[in-house]
Amino acid sequence: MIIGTAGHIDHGKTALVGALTGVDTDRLKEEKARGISIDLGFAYLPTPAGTLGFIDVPGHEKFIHTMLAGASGIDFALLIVAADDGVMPQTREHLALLDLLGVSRGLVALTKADLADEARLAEVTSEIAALLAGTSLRGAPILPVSAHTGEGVDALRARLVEAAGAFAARPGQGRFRLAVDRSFSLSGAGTVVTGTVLSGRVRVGDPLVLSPTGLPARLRSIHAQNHKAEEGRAGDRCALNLAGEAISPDAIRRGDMVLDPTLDAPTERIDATLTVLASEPKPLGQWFPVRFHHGASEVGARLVPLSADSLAPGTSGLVQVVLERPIAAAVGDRYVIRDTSAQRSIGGGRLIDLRAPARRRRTPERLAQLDALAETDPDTAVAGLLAVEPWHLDLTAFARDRALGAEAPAEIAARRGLVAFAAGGTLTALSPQRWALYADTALAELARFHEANPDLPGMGAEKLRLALAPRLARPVFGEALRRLGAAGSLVLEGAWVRLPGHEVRLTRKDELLWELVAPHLGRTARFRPPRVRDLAALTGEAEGEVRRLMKLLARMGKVDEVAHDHFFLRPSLAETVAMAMALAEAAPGREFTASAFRDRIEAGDHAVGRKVAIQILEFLDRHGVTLRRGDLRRLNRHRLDLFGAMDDTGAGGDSTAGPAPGADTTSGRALPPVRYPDFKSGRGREPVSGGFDSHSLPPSPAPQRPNPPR
Ligand SMILES: Nc1nc2c(ncn2[C@@H]2O[C@H](COP(=O)(O)OP(=O)(O)OP(=O)(O)O)[C@@H](O)[C@H]2O)c(=O)[nH]1
Repeated sequence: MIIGTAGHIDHGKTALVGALTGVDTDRLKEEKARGISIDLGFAYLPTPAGTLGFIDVPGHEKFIHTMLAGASGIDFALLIVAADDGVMPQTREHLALLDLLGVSRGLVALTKADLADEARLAEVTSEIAALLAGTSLRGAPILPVSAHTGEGVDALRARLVEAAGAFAARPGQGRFRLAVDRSFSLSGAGTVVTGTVLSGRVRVGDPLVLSPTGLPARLRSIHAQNHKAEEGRAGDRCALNLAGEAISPDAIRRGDMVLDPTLDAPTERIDATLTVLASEPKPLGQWFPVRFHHGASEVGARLVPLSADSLAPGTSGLVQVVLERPIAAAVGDRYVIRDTSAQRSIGGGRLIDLRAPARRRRTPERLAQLDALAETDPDTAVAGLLAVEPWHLDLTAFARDRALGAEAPAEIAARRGLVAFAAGGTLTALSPQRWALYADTALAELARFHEANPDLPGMGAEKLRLALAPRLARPVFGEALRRLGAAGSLVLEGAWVRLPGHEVRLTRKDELLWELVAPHLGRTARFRPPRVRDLAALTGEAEGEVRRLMKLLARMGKVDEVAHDHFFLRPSLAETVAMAMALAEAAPGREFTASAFRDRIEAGDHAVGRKVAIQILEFLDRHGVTLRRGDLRRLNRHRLDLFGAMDDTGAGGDSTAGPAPGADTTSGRALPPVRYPDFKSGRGREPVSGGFDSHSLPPSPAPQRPNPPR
């Protein structure tokens, strides 16, 4: 248990710690010369209930910041009031600060009891009891002691040991944090920092980070409660011997934190609860300047009252704290604010959101979030946050900002039965109700899209993401789609999404146009079909319309754009592949020339011509069906089923990316990037142009394999 003194200057704090422990905590020459404490003093007292650690703070009004640095790491307050003086200004101020810091365990030592008679002792005792009444230390015992005569010291020590026995150590779970109150160099050891372990535990050899500076460090050795130790845990006062390239006493200052490296996420904009002391002369308005004390650090800041335009003395509310420089903090940490000239304490409270927004910080939605964030129990806070906008939560960041254990995100999700997605290094959660609504909306959105665009194979995943609320981050949305895909609710094709029942069909108008065009592509013209311009002339339709229709049919897998504006019916193309296979089968090295290919086609009485024959071959080359070496080509046996069994999983691609470069966009909408397995690397690659549609292919026209697979 860490005990911190508090009280007015010269009331006998240092003398009492000396009487209790035998240690003179005024180490500095100046402290000795002036007879006052300037810096924090430390003493340890081994007892049957464990070692008691004492932090002796200065009482002088000029050193309140030092008092705060000491008091932020204590479990138990020893408020000291001299019986002769009674309650004095820093008695009140220190007590108010202990109250703001949430220190609720403690007792009062009525010191210099040798200088007061019974009546005086009784008078001061009732004065103190009245003062305690409105604070977190209400009802604390008040014990008369004298450091000079030793009166009451044993009784006081016994009360402290008793309190330590009843004290439940801070929970050891959570990630490691230590607030640095001193850093110095020790000959033979190097850099040593001391402070109270706020959460978690640390072992020799552990990697650590100094925050907010971000300096990495390794832990060489530990002293806990003044003894060499292998481990330091929450509630211990530790001296850590740190090693690291950039680590030196000068690189670390009072107020820095030593952290588990995963916790290093400094912040300079924090939303917090704030209680304004009744002693404050005026309400706190917008952008009110203050000194912000947190842990052992002190930094300039501005306040933005959130729950109202200003906060009156003696009231509580929510504020945004905008800091002059980033600090390392955790949700739930206490803080105190003082005026800019360090004359008076103004108030204090609890940090509730370390990632506070600069804009829209006072909207009703934000205030609802803040209500949930103000909950101290993590599970309750998560449940509250998921019930308000934006309806989803990054549990990983949530747990980090509360210094919860690394397993906390998954555990919270499991305990609350949340729907959670691991993506982009974080676990994002929604309530089951919200997820059900989200999924329903996504499917309804797809149905609407298919209805409006029957000729499109699916909706762009990104477009769907943007149409839905909450707007999930891309990687999270990708996972959400995969989950819906796995459940069979929808089908994912690369960056495209459709309902399982959806089949591309032409609009009525296009069907009529196709009825006019189709006859010109088949039968004897099938290996040398008219180009778009000729089709337009033949049918009397506008060239642009015909081109649009042909591109659309290409996406549906009914035709293939073998060369620019030159579309073949899919079965015709399949026939040419069959011919090529027959040629290869007959050829000695299974290789054939372009002219042999042309002759093979023309043998069927189709005047195709060398140019078109080569265009067909080049088209097949591009899709990896044929492999060219000089004048010769052979067939790629891995690609012969291209017409029937293409990779439609989008493997190797980011399913939420936009349409692939080179994808056809003539229709004004992006095209599905059909991915063909790359026969060299086995990874997907983009088609060179137009090409096949992956899900609306007719049954495979691919001919027999020329060779049995090896
Ligand atoms: N008579 C009497 N004098 C005491 C007692 N305790 C402390 N003093 C005297 O009071 C003076 C101040 O004592 P400190 O212990 O330095 O007071 P402090 O509260 O630590 O002072 P700061 O840390 O500077 O705020 C010293 O001269 C002590 O000798 C006591 O029990 N009886």
